[in-house]
Amino acid sequence: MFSMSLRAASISKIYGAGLLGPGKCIFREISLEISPGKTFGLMGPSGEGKSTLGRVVAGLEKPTKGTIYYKGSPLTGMKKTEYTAFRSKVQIMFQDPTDAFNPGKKMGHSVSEVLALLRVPKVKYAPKIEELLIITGLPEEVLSRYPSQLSGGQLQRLALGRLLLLDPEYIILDEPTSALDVSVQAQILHMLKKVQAERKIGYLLISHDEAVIRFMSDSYGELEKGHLKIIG
Ligand SMILES: Nc1ncnc2c1ncn2[C@@H]1O[C@H](COP(=O)(O)OP(=O)(O)OP(=O)(O)O)[C@@H](O)[C@H]1O
Repeated sequence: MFSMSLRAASISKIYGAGLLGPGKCIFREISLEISPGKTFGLMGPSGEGKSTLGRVVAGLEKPTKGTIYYKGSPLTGMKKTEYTAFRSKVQIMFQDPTDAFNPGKKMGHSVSEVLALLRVPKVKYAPKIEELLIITGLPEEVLSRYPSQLSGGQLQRLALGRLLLLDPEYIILDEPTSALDVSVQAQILHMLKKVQAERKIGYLLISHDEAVIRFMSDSYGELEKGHLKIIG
């Protein structure tokens, strides 16, 4: 059957294996599946390898063993064009939104940059930007500000809005609200849920906060001592 999911099959990650020794095993034989419109929550203590697992699922790092499948095709066997499509459809959103933007450029520039990258004709910039402002619930004036002139919550909204211009099918959310105040955290989580319901995006949500994981996830597990224990 044709699969639409993003799936990790028995993946392991070992850093530094070679002539000098067996290396450091971060996680072993992990399998998980993210389906369109659903959230898989990944929790676990600091340093257990959650971000590493997220990067491997997103194709930014190769697993030492095992395979990532995107819509049924293994990443390793993909042609260059297929892999390029995978890389644009599977995105990562990071914890600190200040890292997502060039501090020396106004937000409007950072948004237009993505549109240029996507080869959107200039006449279509205005409707795309308007759509982004509606999704993020931000006023147009934010576009004429520098990142340092916006709050963490506004920046994270814009980071998500800009990422949505790429029309992703899956987003790895790596502690997306950990750097924010509790009240702002809730706003971002609700925005993520709304966007998911509208666009059927699959999320891999990484968080050390069980309440966040429970609120957001359809199923979830904990990474501990290199193994994934499915909890709910
Ligand atoms: N490129 C690398 N080379 C060697 N070790 C690495 C590399 N990247 C990460 N690690 C190690 O892998 C382990 C897991 O790191 P990772 O950032 O994935 O954990 P985490 O669970 O996301 O932690 P946190 O919640 O603190 O962000 C850490 O011990 C880290 O030092």
